Amino acid sequence: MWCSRAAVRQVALGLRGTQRAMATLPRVYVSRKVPPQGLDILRKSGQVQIELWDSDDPVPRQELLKKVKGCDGLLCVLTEKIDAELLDAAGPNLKVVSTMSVGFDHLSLDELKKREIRVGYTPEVLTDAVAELTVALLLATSRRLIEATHEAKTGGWGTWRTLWLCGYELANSTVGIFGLGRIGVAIAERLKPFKVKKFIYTDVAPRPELAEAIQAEFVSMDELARQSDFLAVCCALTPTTQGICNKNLFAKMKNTSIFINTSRGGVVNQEDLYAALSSGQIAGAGLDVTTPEPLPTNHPLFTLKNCVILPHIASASYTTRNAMSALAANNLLAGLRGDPMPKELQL
Ligand SMILES: O=C(O)[C@H](O)CO
Repeated sequence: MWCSRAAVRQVALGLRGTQRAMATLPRVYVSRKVPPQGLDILRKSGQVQIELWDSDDPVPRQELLKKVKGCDGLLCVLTEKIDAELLDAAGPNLKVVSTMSVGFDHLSLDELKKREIRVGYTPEVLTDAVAELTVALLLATSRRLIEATHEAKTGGWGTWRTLWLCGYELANSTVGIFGLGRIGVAIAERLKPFKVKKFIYTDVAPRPELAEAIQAEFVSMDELARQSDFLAVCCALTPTTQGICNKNLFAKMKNTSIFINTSRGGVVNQEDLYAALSSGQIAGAGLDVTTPEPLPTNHPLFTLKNCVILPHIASASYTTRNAMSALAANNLLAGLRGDPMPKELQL
């Protein structure tokens, strides 16, 4: 096709203009290949220049420190520590950190607050997926499903035996929730049809508006340990909850009780848990989270038949992970525009 010189010049000028406009857009670093919904939102917004760590594996720390330099926004996941070192490396342009997670124990909130950096996170969109997985883990642990499939596959299935692979049932049980929030309520709602007799919970203070929906009774931590047939940990990891599930708690639990953790590994003292499980002080544990992650394959907890360990998959459904990435992207864009974020953490 023939074009006049004038037309070519016009196109070139237009392109240069677009490049100049692009160069003035806020720069954001996305520290992981997040699910497509979130990336599409960022790309189609025309509001930001994106640099992406295009991998399923975490960005190496040194690379992250280099890449955040001068950025206006950062979209991260829970494996990145957002601390003073990182914020110093980013420098004064950084206005928004958006994490694709409901948990925020990887963020130094004091440092973010000091620098007036706004923080987005992703509550609510993962409640259903996490509650569903918690119920699955509870049943897998209490009814010994992993042991049972192993036996079936490896020749342990001799004949039908009266007490072989017996576990504990939810009917007529007391379920305790440690840390009652949206996820705890959603777990209880799903467990109710299993004919649970009673829900109890503990938290820093009673939460009547949430407890009412599931008719849960507020009790002390000691009572929670003593009464629960199933104890589900749903609290955030904070300096107060760090290591709170320890030998004192396990010693008060019944030897028929099942302990479930889908919050953060840091709330559990794993040595104490190992001792409680191996001595029969409690009947079983189902963990979706551990310290560290991944838990080394030679960790003693992996040797126990009464401990079911999952690799932090509570929110891992396609729908939920896409919704989390979309919310993280929208939080980031809103924060950069100076608008209210859909879900902002109050610092
Ligand atoms: O904090 C979170 O979002 C979960 O642990 C991972 O989905």
